[in-house]
Amino acid sequence: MSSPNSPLPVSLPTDAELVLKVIPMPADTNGNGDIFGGWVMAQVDLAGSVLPARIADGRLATVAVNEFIFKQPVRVGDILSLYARVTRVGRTSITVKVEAYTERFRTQGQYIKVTEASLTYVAIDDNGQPREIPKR
Ligand SMILES: CC(=O)SCCNC(=O)CCNC(=O)[C@H](O)C(C)(C)COP(=O)(O)OP(=O)(O)OC[C@H]1O[C@@H](n2cnc3c(N)ncnc32)[C@H](O)[C@@H]1OP(=O)(O)O
Repeated sequence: MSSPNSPLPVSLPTDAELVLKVIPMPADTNGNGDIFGGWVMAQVDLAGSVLPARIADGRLATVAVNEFIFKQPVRVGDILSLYARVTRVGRTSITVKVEAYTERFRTQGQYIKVTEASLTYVAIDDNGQPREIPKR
């Protein structure tokens, strides 16, 4: 049920790919009873790696979280949908924008944007050193 202070539902992005859906559990909460920011960051890091893994064709490491915005809290029982879009492919690195939308437990089908982030991943070789992104 939405309250007068609830953010308005938004449309899902059409220029990004759904790369992960996940439901937080009570063990993922902080002292406020909302979902712990570190848990959200871990999901965003995983979601952000999906498209670079496809392009890099091998091991990756997260080198930078360029931006991370927590717009709204995530709650136990929400369904979190993470969308990703590649914004830059460099010589050895790939930068991705990730947006997370939640469906509240009692208002499924209505999406609220909770988080957006930009992360950079580096393709690495067996020794953990940067390697060139394969040409397509
Ligand atoms: C599996 C995981 O994700 S583990 C999560 C935690 N991540 C890690 O443990 C990774 C630890 N870091 C590392 O091992 C190293 O920093 C590496 C291998 C990722 C990169 O090695 P470096 O010697 O720093 O690489 P280098 O300086 O050559 O930069 C490599 C690329 O990263 C980019 N890069 C480096 N630092 C940054 C930064 N702060 N922000 C954005 N891009 C960056 C560079 O621009 C370059 O991209 P390009 O080749 O496309 O132009």
